[in-house]
Parts: sequence; structure tokens; C-alpha cells
Amino acid sequence: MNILALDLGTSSVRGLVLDADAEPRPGALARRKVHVDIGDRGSGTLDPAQYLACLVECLDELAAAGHLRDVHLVAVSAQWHSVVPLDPAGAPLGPVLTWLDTRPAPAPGSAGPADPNAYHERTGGWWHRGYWPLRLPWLRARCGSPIARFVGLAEYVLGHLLDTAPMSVSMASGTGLLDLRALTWDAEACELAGVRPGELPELAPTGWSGRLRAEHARRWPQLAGVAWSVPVGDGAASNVGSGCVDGRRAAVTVGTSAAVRLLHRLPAGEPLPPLPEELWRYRVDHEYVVTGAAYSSGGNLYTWAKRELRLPESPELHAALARVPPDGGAVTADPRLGGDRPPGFAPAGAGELRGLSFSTTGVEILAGLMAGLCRMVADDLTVLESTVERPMEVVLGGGAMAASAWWRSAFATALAPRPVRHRAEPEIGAIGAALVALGRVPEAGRLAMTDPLDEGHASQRSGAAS
Ligand SMILES: Nc1ncnc2c1ncn2[C@@H]1O[C@H](COP(=O)(O)OP(=O)(O)O)[C@@H](O)[C@H]1O
Ligand SMILES: O=C(O)[C@H](O)[C@@H](O)[C@H](O)[C@H](O)COP(=O)(O)O
Repeated sequence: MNILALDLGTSSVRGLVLDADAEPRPGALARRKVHVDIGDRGSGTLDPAQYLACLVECLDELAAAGHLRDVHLVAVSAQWHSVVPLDPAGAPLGPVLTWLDTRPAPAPGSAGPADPNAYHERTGGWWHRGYWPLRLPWLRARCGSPIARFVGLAEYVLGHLLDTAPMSVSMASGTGLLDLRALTWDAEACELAGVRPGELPELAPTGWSGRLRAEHARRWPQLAGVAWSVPVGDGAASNVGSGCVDGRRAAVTVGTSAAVRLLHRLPAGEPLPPLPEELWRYRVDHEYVVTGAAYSSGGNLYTWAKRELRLPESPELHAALARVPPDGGAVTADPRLGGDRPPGFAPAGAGELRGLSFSTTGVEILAGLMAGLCRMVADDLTVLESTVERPMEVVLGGGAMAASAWWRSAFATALAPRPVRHRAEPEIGAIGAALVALGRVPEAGRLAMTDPLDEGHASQRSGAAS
């Protein structure tokens, strides 16, 4: 039995085929880069039609190479927090607002939740520009035509491919509108959003699965009749794919953005444990929750530096980085180029560089930015540890961690004395979504192979590029 796992990421869309233990089948990976439109006023949007076209191309490529044979299940990992307004016919009335978009602001006179602490505990989010209660009124005020309903990127894409595409509790928790205990839309959050239940996606019940629409089943006959499981938020999926599924191991994931998180079992209906004011909490599924902090910067720091600084190509880049100490060296940086993620309010453009001299190189600037992110993660990891009252082991994962040995060593230095391991397989989101779909979350710690990391030394392991 094979599993087709899709990752609806920010920088790219991927489709890969896994075996029954969620191990990637060699060579069975299709990837298309997607373009996030980032403007200087804090916009961060994706074109919904182009995004869907990229996913279709990935499926065509896998089908043409014969990789869709023996697929019995489709699992999906998808970026959290996105929203796209639709007209009555289901056509987008604008681009997809992503997690990177910092423009939404409260409508004049809106006061926010009655009891912000209770609201935070219940929904796991805050009344903040990153979540739908603030995003929806802002979108309505800007949209020229009446909005019939709102969906996330995952529901938009799957709505085109499948017979039905309800929203999973995992994706719903990323909107900031879900009551994490009752697993229903939160009445106060909906009131703040000015939204009626009919304008939101239906919530998928436990055990829901979808099927390809007839026209797509004709295009990919090997997927006809195959069950599609509900999408899992990429943060939740990445923890599972990193093997971080209990209070002993935290995952630090660096893809386009970055996050540090801890997963634990909390079946629907059970009382929610206290949530520190700095951290969010979302659902993995009806059984598990994930608690953590996220950052607008991650691998996008590298993308920016490659574009704007005169960086050498690999392997010279690796060699130059290896000469910079893993604490970041002389350049200290605030890496918040894209502003704060919730709960912070720093606008896009909050990044800073200090300690520059006439001999500072582009590589040192990149190292300073990467080390700046490591320090932010270390601070939040300490808060996360306070919820379990013991130090944790850390597993580094994601595309940027797989690519950069120097960044891994910088994390090991910033997070010391905690043991730091690395999950070398970059596709942890897709793998994690497959394990969730298979109901094998408890086994993920055993199935996800990790390597120890030598502190303080940038080593050339796992095909590291820099
Ligand atoms: N050598 C490198 N050093 C640091 N970051 C890198 C390197 N190579 C690639 N990256 C970053 O890794 C990110 C891609 O990781 P990935 O997990 O695929 O992201 P996503 O899931 O968000 O699409 C990109 O932002 C890219 O710039
Ligand atoms: O836990 C997480 O990872 C974050 O809460 C999540 O919001 C993430 O930042 C975005 O979904 C984008 O993820 P990528 O940067 O991997 O595309």
C-alpha cells in the first residue's frame, strides 16, 4: 500500500509517494515553486488559481512517472491561517491572504474580546491580525463586491478536486475561530469576525474522507475512489513527522517560516490545560493538540540574502559560514523582516542589523540573521518547557534545516545544554500528515529517524549545502 502525501507549503507545493510506514518512495516526489507576492506595506498573498495549477502539475508529473500506482490513501499537510473570500459561485474575490500578511487592522471602534485571557485559552489564538476574527472584517471592508463565504487555501484547493471539502479541526484551529475543547466555531470569535456559520466552511466530522470529483478521477484514474483524509495544519504535521509527539521532545521547524512546538494528547471535550500568554495552541486532530510559537522569518532570510547580498554559491558559502562562530559572530540582528507573528505587533520592516564594519561580509550578515532567529526560538522554548516542568530534547527539521549545517550548529549552540537532534528527511510535513491520517501518531517517535548533532561545529552531513 502506498500513500500520496501533499504539502501545501508557502514557497512550494509538493506531492510525494510514501510506503505503508510513511517512508518516502525513492524518486517519487514532484515539486512546484509558488510565488508569494510580498509588498512593502506588509502584504503577503498567493494567487489561488496559480497555486491550484501547481498542485495539478505535481499530480500530473507523479501520474506520468507511474508513481500513483497502488496509492490507497491521500494525506495533506497545509499552511495554517490563510483565507480567501469567495463569491456565491465559489470564485475568489481576491488573492489568498497568507500568514505573512500583516496589513489587517481592527475596524475603528472594535474593542476585541470581553476577557482576552479566557478567549486565548479557549481558541488558542489572540484577537490579532494573524487570525480570522480580525482578518474577515478587514477583507469585507476592502472588497468591492459582497463576500458569500470564506475558506482557507486548503479548502479552496481541495474544493476544486474533491466531491466535498469541509475544514478539518486542525485547519479550523489555525483560523483562531475554533473552540479547541468543544470543536465548534467559537461564538465570541465569530461575533468579532462578523461572520455567520453559513459563511464559514463546514467542519469535518471525525472519520471524514473525500473522493476525487469525476472529471479529476478521469485525469488520474489511479486515484479514482481513493480516500483523501482531512488536511493537517503544517505545524502539527511537522511535529509528528519530526517524531515529537509527547512532552519530552520539542520540534524546531524551519521552512519558509519557523516555529517551535510541543504536541500532547488532549481528546475533544477534555479540559484545556493552562496556556502561557506568549504561546498559541492549535489542534492536530480530534485527539491531539500542539502548543508553540511561530516566527515570520525562517528560510525566507536565506532567500532574501541570496537575492540582495553578494553571497558565494555552495560549497564556498558553506566554507565561509563555517568560519563564522555558531553564535552568529560580530553581526547581531533582529530577523523580523516580515514583522511579528501573533501575539507580537511589530510591523513588517522590523528587521535590524548591528555591529557592521567596513569588513563585514554578506555571509556574516546572513549568519547574524540566522543566529537572531535561534535566540528567539531559545526564549520561547524556555516558556514551552515551563508547561512540562522539565528540559526537553529538541529535534530540528524542515527544508532550511536539511539544507544548512551552519544553521543547525547555531541552533545547537543557542539551545544548549539541551540535547539537539536533526531529522534529515526534509519532507516532515507530508510524512507527519500521513502518520496522522493512518492514526499512527503515538508511533511517530519510533518511526521518525533522527541523528544527534555535534554542538558548535558546522558539519557536512546529510548532503548539507551550507
Ligand atoms: N542553504 C540554505 N540555508 C538556509 N536556508 C535555506 C537553504 N536552502 C534553502 N533554504 C530555505 O529553505 C526554505 C524551504 O524549506 P521548505 O521546508 O521546503 O519550506 P516550505 O514548506 O515553507 O515551502 C526556503 O525558504 C529556502 O530559502
Ligand atoms: O507551527 C507553525 O509552523 C506555524 O504556526 C505555522 O503558522 C506556519 O508558520 C505557517 O503555516 C507557514 O509554514 P511554512 O513556513 O512551513 O510554509
